[in-house]
Amino acid sequence: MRHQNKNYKRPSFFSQFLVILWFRTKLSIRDKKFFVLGILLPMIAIGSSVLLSEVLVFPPGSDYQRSNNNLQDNNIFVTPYNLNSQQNLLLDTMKLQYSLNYTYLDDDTDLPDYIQNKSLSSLNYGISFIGKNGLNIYYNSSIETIPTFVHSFFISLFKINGINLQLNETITVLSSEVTFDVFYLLMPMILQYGFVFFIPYFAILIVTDRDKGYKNHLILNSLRTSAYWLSNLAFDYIIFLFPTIIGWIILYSFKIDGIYSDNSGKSFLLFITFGLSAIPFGFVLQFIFDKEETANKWLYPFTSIVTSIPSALISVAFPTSTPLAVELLLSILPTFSFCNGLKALTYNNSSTVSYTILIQLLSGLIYLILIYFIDNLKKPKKNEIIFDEDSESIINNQTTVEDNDVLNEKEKIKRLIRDSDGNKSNFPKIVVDGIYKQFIQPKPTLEKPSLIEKCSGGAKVTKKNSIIKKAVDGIWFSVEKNEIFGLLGPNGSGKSTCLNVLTGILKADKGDGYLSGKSIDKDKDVFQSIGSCAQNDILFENLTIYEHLYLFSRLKSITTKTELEDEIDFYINKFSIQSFKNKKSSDLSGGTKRKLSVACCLIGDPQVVLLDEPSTSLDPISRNELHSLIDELKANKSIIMTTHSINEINQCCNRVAIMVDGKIRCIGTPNHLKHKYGSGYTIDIVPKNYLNNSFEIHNFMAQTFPSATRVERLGRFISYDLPNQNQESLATIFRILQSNKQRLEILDFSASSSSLEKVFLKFANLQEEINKQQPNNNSINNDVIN
Ligand SMILES: Nc1ncnc2c1ncn2[C@@H]1O[C@H](COP(=O)(O)OP(=O)(O)OP(=O)(O)O)[C@@H](O)[C@H]1O
Repeated sequence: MRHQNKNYKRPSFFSQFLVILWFRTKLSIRDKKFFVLGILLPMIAIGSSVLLSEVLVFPPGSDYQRSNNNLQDNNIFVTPYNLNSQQNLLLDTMKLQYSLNYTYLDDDTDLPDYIQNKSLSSLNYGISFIGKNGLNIYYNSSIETIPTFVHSFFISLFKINGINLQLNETITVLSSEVTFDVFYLLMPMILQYGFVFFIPYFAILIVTDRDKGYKNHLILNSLRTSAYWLSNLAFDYIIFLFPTIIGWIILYSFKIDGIYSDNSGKSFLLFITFGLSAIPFGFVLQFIFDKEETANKWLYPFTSIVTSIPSALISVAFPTSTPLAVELLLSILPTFSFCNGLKALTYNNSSTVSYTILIQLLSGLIYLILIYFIDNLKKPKKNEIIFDEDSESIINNQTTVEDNDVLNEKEKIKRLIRDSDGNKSNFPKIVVDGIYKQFIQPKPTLEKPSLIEKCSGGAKVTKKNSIIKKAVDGIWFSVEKNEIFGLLGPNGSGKSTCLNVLTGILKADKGDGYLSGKSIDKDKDVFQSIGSCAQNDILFENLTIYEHLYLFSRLKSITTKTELEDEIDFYINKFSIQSFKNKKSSDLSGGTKRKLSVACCLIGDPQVVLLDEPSTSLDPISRNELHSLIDELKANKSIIMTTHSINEINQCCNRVAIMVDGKIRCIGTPNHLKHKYGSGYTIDIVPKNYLNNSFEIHNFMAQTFPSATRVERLGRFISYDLPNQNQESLATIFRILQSNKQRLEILDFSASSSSLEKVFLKFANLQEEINKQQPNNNSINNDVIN
């Protein structure tokens, strides 16, 4: 049983925040990619670090005295033997660029001995100048690739500085007595790579929300924008914390240098603050993309390159300390600062770790502010509307005189706005005040697209090759409480555009709409008690029917647990979808998806309901279920329903407007329209013998009703349209036909007023006429360019 007369209220920010956390968790735990990128990869990185620490760090010898060593980690050892000006220049340059310290040795031969015997804990390399231009390089390494790499580095360094030195020899000094630094170079990079891919993963979720219309749909169904962003950020951060904290504990337990040290507190902070800058960073990056597909293709490599390559290069260029300016510039990249912090940890550089943590927090804050501004910039835009009759725009050159009812409705709305004096509390629930919306469409052309155009996805739309499509061309109407307003019109007449403006998906170029007295254009919390069902089902593939209804009910209304369960059951029973209750929406048929979309829209008892072709893909029984449900729920609601079905209008709507070419051509109750525009009757006559009697019947009809025209219809009966110019009543027509029934050998006959269908067809023909006058317009009607 559904609870009646509930006093629904929009849930608090916190309550909506929690619902979105619940919703994201549901979606993520069903997503394999999430496990790989969000959990597996970080764990692999942590595991590899532990493993490498065992393999790569050689235990210090007995005389290892790092702390007593008066030589700094970034020392370079130079034999002053025969130093010439070029060699001095090289040393000075390296000193300046790479902040290297030098220890001058007395003799060339001292260097290997120095390395071997002095047991320097973190000796990197030494150079000795021999002869005039010769040079030997010494490495304290046991891995071949590293000396080769440093070797190339030196050569490029000489070249950059224009120094012509001859590299004589590369000598690798193997020492089991010193700690080997490769691990400290690799560990930050490995960890960084392990944690970098959750950034694009979370960011792409936001692009998907935008691309598939999820975000808009949730906001339209009462979700606050702030709750959307904050809950997403919080969810991503909580998810990030799991592998991060577990990872840190593992590193700490294995006593990994840097993590297990005097700075372990700071190392923990470094890990957990990384997410605070990386997640908002990803959220900023995602604004570059509008399509999920493109984001999926580019965001992973892009994030990886943008964040990791600088760190890798810097690690090689400045193995122990990076110049401040470079560091500050690149620290805006979260993975760079994270990597930098890790490096500082391994070198026991406490102050750098502290300042990296601070940078992570600050950059996170900067990214949050950027998200706020970019999100506002990304909102749909107003275009300058074009009224210029001589322009390239498609002009509706039908000189139609506006219908009286349409004019009256327009005047009513104008008066309402004028008299409201800013107070809109007594407005009808839905008011449409002169909305215009135009689109720029490419002009149809027979020319084949050039290769460049093919590659770039089409010709650039310029003033010359474009036309203006007036999708909605100034409409006024209102919908009262308890009213179902049908918006009828042929394809492309502007119904969906009108609803898209009312739901904030599009911004009106001119005019405004009011929902429960709040302006769509100006009021931020306009979508407070709205239920919206778009033309295409907006459903989350990995959520079940039950979860969808739970989500939308919790977003729109405050209910107790029992009320919530009752309400979900109510919709599930009404639409006879009990057996699919726990099925994911991706596994549902088209009709069931549609039912779910409508149920999500109606649940939570919204005051304003916008239904865009709700009965599409429903079978006749389901349609009837839908119509009776709408009828049952309409109390206290104002509903707009767009449809192509005349039946639907007849069964559900109190009032109807027919749109043609962006304008409302007639408005009123279905009966009023039938009466006003359905000028005449339809007469169907079934002769006893079609071949023998039809000639005589036709003669009779031509004499009795000269204005009647015969219409071709399928079946063995003769049909006539009879315009109502002579004001004959239906009763008169019946009487005449009845009195001649026997003589004309008529088996049966019927006469009825023209239906709403005829009224609709009349207007649909008008749209066709207009389309014919707009060359090739039909073919581009649905080619959306933005
Ligand atoms: N984003 C867009 N860009 C360009 N043209 C558009 C865009 N959206 C709609 N149009 C054009 O505006 C006109 C009205 O479209 P709209 O979808 O509102 O019509 P409709 O009455 O809802 O049609 P249907 O019954 O087929 O859904 C059409 O000519 C359509 O091609």
